[in-house]
Amino acid sequence: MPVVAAVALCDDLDRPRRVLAGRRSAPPRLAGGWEFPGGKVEEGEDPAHAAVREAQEELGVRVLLGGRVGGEWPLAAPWQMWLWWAVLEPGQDDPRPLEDHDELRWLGRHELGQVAWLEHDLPIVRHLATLLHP
Ligand SMILES: Nc1nc2c([nH]c(=O)n2[C@H]2C[C@H](O)[C@@H](COP(=O)(O)OP(=O)(O)OP(=O)(O)O)O2)c(=O)[nH]1
Repeated sequence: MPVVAAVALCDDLDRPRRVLAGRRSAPPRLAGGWEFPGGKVEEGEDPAHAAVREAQEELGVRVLLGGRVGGEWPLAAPWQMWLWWAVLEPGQDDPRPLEDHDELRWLGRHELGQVAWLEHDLPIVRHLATLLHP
């Protein structure tokens, strides 16, 4: 199964209160939809490595991964998404929308519903809402 690897970048792995969402700027059919920064795992690439690489490319930051958020989340067939909790490495500047996004937002549990998530992300977002601390 082809995998999209992405990060639920948060403020604190032990007690996450906010996660970072990005608004896609491309392609046109996805533009305007909010998602977790990430992208396709390349041939032979370790998915966790792909998540870190995509965060660097898209947000300009180095991240440290925590555990997985759930299991294999179905996207448009045949894709599935693997999502990792992540935090910024110490000393990193704020993430910037360098690639694929035109806006980034930190969202708390009560703010998750304020953005228009990509359709396949909705079950993930509902799950995350139960995991974020007030
Ligand atoms: N990164 C990411 N992709 C998602 C999410 N939800 C969702 O349906 N997708 C879909 C959108 C895209 O069709 C696909 C990921 O492709 P992508 O465009 O981000 O990955 P990429 O940069 O490696 O792809 P490409 O330009 O090389 O084709 O998964 C999500 O939360 N994060």
